[in-house]
Amino acid sequence: MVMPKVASATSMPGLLASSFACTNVTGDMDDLKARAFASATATPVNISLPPKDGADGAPKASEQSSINLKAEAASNNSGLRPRADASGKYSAIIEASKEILKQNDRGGYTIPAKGLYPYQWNWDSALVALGWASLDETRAWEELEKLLSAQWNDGMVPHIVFHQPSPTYFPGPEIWGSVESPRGSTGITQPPVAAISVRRLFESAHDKELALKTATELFPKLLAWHRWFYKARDPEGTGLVATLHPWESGMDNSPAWDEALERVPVAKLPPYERRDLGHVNSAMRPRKEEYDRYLTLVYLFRDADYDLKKLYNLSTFRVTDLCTNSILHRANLDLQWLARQIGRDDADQEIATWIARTQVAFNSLYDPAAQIYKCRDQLTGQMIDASTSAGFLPLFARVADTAQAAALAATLERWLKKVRYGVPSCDPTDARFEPLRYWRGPVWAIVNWMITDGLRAYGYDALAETVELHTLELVEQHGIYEYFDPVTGAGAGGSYFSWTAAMCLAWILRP
Ligand SMILES: O=C(O)[C@@H](CO)O[C@H]1O[C@H](CO)[C@@H](O)[C@H](O)[C@@H]1O
Repeated sequence: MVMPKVASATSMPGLLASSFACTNVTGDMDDLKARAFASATATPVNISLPPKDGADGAPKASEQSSINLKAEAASNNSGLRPRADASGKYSAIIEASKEILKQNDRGGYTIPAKGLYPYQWNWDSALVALGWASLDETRAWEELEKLLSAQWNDGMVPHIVFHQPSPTYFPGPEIWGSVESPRGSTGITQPPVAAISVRRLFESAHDKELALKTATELFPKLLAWHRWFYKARDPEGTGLVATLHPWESGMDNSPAWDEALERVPVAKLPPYERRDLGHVNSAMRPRKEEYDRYLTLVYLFRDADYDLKKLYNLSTFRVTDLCTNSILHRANLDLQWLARQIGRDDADQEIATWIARTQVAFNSLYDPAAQIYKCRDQLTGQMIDASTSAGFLPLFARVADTAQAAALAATLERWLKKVRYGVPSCDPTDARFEPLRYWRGPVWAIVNWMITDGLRAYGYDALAETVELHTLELVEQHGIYEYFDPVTGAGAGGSYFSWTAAMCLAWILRP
């Protein structure tokens, strides 16, 4: 096996180098502390329901609508066919997942997790809608309507919508200083999952009238958002859009961003206090050096009034992200499908042009030697030397040809032999792999859901089944966490996590 080039402490100067380069192989102090923390906090074998009373901004038990979970698990009002639950094998997961969505419901939108993430996040909401579909179709549509109601005039749909104030998250509305959305929002976006969810809800809808009405209303907003991507992030018409902030990628501290982020010169920042570290062990979160740069970019964009042309030209971080581009391409396929269902033939041709261009452009991101797709740094023009779980997402996008798909399946099989649970977010043989640190190693249910969808589309059903069963086992054994250690299975990050719950429902109750 060819070892990828590693960002070692000696190849990166100064303090930053030592903080970006990790030493999971020997196990540094951070890593050991995090493992001890994870095993102390992991929920033991029986999956638990979230506590109903909550500090943390959670609604009081008395404010919750009365819930008869057993009855709901039995009468599935969306009509989705229970997949493997005839034996009741997954009834505890179903029950807990539904309860999590209800407890994280803030009225038309779902927060990802109490305390840690108290607002509406973009791709979280789009994926969570798929979970809501198994409880309440109307509520599933509302999730998407609420997200798209925050759309900016230029078409962008922001990465966070600040519906109500919260002291538990930083940086909040006062730092972003954007007034475009009625309730305030960030000034960047996230991977555009929404059109994919609209198609799925539309296809599985029982209430066809509601589905047609809502999809027809949402369609122009989705089209405007996709147009924004090409105007704002691909002004040269390459077929691949740029990502200007690691938060836009959704895979915030991916090793793929290390070198590009290291080149962002840190501004003189006002003093700040990270609230995430009050909720989660610091060894499971991005490092300070990364946060300083995240904030530097936020202030840079704010000072440019979030003007889309200025941002593209002045951002000191600009990459071609596989996750965003795979999701955008898949979303275009689904948007085109929707255009045909609702009689928007006028949009069909425009979307077809995007699809054709991207289909070809994706080949420039395939690394035949590594047998995986890679991101590109747009400021250096170089392919980024990091194999991450995003490298499998071209399967979800359907842009891989059959030989590329076979190579990806083989790569995935090699990765699975190195860890107990797949899919790790970074190649487990890479020295940058850290099994508990957020997007640098842990398993994420949402990524697994997209990878399994892609594997099945290319006929790798058995491999898809393995990844799906790994995820359900993780949840069953450890709880519905934000992410999981691929080596030990320990749950990490936030607990009672909405999109993990939603993916379980989407898998177990899939139509
Ligand atoms: O760490 C954070 O504060 C936020 C910033 O957007 O990102 C994480 O959390 C968000 C909420 O779950 C996700 O959408 C992102 O992909 C990421 O996992």
